[in-house]
Amino acid sequence: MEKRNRTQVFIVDDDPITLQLSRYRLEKEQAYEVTTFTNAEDFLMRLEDNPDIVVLDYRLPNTNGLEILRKINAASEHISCVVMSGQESAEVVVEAYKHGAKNYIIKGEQAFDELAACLQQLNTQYKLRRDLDRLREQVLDRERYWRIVGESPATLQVLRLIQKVERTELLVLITGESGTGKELVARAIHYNSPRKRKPFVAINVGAIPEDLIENELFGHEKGAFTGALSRRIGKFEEANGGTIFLDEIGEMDLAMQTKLLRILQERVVTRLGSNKEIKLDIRILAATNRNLAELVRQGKFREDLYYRLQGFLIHLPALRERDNDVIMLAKHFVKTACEKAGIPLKSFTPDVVRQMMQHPWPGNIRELQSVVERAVLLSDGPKITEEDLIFAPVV
Ligand SMILES: Nc1ncnc2c1ncn2[C@@H]1O[C@H](COP(=O)(O)OP(=O)(O)OP(=O)(O)O)[C@@H](O)[C@H]1O
Repeated sequence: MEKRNRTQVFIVDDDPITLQLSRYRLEKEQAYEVTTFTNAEDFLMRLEDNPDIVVLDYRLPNTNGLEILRKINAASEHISCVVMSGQESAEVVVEAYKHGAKNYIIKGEQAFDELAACLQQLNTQYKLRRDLDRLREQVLDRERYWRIVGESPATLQVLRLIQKVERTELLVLITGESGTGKELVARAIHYNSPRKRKPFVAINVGAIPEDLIENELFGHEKGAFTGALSRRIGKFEEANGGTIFLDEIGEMDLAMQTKLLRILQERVVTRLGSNKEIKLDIRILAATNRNLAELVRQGKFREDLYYRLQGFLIHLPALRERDNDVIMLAKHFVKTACEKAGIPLKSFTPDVVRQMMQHPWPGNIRELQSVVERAVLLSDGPKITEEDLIFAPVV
């Protein structure tokens, strides 16, 4: 059995024989990882290792069981304590239970078997709790991602990845063809993260001319260049405390990639015309529809930046790989288009549904959205028919 699967048990007793016998009895079960301590000081130093169970002698030099129970409770509510002692006064037993002891075992011939039975019971509870935690992690809280429409296995897998990474500070690289919802996913990560009340700043680095990009990202001081009439903060500073989303990162030129790498490593930014470094507390998300590995091979993308961006990958499947999501999304876009136009809800004829399922959707969800919006406008009656469905010629 692997160590991490075993229940961690700490035993504290000033009597080495009791420690040895307890350890011997418990290790027979192979379910426990046992650590022993002969004094309270050494034990308390290791309390932050978060054992699952502590077996405690009531009478210890310089302290007593109640004192230690208090300290354990203050450190964590998840540690179970079992008191094992020769002390038999009813008052002491009651006090121990009041301080959260799960059991009180009186030292004697039967004590080690009693201890084993008691721990077995606690261990079953732990296993159940661990299984429950694991299940909770796997269950998808679908409501939190209500903007992302779709129920196909491919979409649910993406949502599971978002759920795994949203609370971390990891750099996430979102890949996928154009129009697959990369920005939507970046927003879902930010708005479900602890940074949700801070800014989300999206910037399409591929759409900004090379000579303007530094100014756009880093900002400038007054007089930094001709025409810099006042100070302007850049996107990185604007996103400080929150999240920056660097879209089309594969389009960034090499000089800018070097600067970005420095920001990723040092978390500081300098405005143009200034030598003062500004500290950044920022989460970085990036996206691309290009094959970055191929760009590295062609010498167009820095290899070190490429590896830096591999922190956590989320690949968005093309719409044609999302089964029935096509129709779900189409209905969603019909509904929003009709609401926007203030007209009664329209629906598709069966032929339209068939055609939509057969179309390869090279422009993905963006293409579907515009085809549906146009069809809503073109259709005269309550039904959207084949004549209303106009696909853009495939490029
Ligand atoms: N699963 C989805 N549910 C609802 N709307 C979606 C979904 N995926 C994408 N969209 C919508 O489709 C459009 C395109 O999405 P988005 O801009 O996020 O794609 P992208 O992959 O970032 O595109 P590009 O590669 O061109 O930057 C947006 O209007 C977005 O709201």
